Amino acid sequence: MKIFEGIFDGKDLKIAIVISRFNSFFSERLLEGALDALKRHNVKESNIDIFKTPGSFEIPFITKKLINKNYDAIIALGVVIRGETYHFEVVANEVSKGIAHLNLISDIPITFGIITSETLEQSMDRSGAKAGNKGFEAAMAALEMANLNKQLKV
Ligand SMILES: Nc1c(NC[C@H](O)[C@H](O)[C@H](O)CO)[nH]c(=O)[nH]c1=O
Ligand SMILES: CC(=O)[C@@H](O)COP(=O)(O)O
Repeated sequence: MKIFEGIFDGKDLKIAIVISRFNSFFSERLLEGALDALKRHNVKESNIDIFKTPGSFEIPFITKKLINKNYDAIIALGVVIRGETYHFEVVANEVSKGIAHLNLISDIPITFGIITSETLEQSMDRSGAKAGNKGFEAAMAALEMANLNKQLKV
């Protein structure tokens, strides 16, 4: 029996982060979490590129442009918070669908660090206050998936 698993060493990895400025009070916390995870696992600062979009809706477009640019993984970060209208569903669903679709056609993994929350408090909790940091989690998943993906390439 052989088990394939990705390790969490980022020494030789090149990583792109695509992050939305909307709700930046929270999304910047996700970025801090992601950078913390990457740096703690030996990703060189010079091997991290950060791309900022206006909102989460625009994340798939920029991500699409990056999938053939020599990155080992892409991390998508954003914060969608329910307002008064159906807009929340549209933005949350489209960014999720967009990233899921790109994952299936891409040769590198794209991880999902998008908070989709009902309230400000839920976003606060998930960007480092109480219930972890989705940016940190998405960065850890990117390290694991990038290394697992490399095993499949040999
Ligand atoms: N309401 C949120 C948005 N809305 C903006 C859209 O993502 C988009 O930028 C706009 O419709 C222009 O195309 N974005 C978030 O990331 N989070 C939200 O809660
Ligand atoms: C998810 C969003 O776009 C949100 O800010 C929209 O708020 P609203 O539905 O009140 O326009």
